[in-house]
Amino acid sequence: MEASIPVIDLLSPGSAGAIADACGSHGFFKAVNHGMDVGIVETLEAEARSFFALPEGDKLSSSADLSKPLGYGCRSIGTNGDVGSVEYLLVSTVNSNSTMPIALCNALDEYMRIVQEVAGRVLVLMAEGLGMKDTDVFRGMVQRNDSDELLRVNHYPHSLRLEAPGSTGFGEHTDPQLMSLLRSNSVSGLQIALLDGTWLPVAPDAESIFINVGDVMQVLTNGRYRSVRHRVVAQAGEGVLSRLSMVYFGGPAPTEWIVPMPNLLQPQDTIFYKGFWWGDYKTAAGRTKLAACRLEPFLLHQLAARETPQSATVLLLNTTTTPE
Ligand SMILES: O=C(O)CCC(=O)C(=O)O
Ligand SMILES: [Fe+2]
Repeated sequence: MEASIPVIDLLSPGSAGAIADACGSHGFFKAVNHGMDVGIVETLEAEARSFFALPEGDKLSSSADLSKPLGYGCRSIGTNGDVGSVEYLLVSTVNSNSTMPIALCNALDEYMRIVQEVAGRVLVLMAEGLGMKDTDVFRGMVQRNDSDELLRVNHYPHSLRLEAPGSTGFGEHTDPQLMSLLRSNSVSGLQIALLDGTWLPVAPDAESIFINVGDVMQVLTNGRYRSVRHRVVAQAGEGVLSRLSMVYFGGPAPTEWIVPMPNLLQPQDTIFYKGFWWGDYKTAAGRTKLAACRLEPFLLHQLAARETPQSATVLLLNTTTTPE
């Protein structure tokens, strides 16, 4: 396999096919010509930086009205002992009623608005690339009134460095939703796992966005799109600017039944996953370690590697922790 990140021009005529290829081979790609407003992105970056510069107590108290797991967090990722040299702010769609600084709330809401638009376009292209008649099916799932869309701003300051260079910024994991859209500043650290298990560093590019396939998309497509394992390795050096990333997670409504989509299956196809409600999956995911292979309990067939789709092969290779 190509040991480089696929780059896709969202405005090119062949973008749907290229996206389908990238989602099958890497579960990840870089998108250019995405059309996101640079001013809105930079405003959120500046507001987030000011927020993260506040004393710890202020950060905690100004997001205390956002009930857990939303709000500000530091070092701990989830509730199961995972730690990283990261602090973050996790919010859902409308933040204007929060006690967070008003300029930050506005910046988050504005960013959410533009990121939803481009995520919607990418989800349509993901469906088109699979040859689906209803190209709105994935976008429809994440853009219902009760859908589970989240925004997470991650900051990796030197002051939180846990150990020497090479230490964990954000431990390896897959994102549970359909897809994630990531924008970072120009500081490196993100890595993705290839099918053979090797880690490929992703060169940062503040002008582009990066798309991750998540667990739900892997199930809906019966493994044709693979949920990519990724992590952030902390950077060395005091003089270096700290990494700041903003990640949009496109999740469905809690009541959405997630199962391989019948119109993507041929009669002779093996069905690899049994179904689950998104709400249950999300709750279960919250109870596992970050690196857990959360889809494993839903795998129907553990076939020989040769017969296994790429996604399931990776799943089996990467099963390091048993979900609770
Ligand atoms: O900060 C990054 O680059 C990645 C963060 C991430 O994977 C996440 O928030 O799920
Ligand atoms: Fe992630």
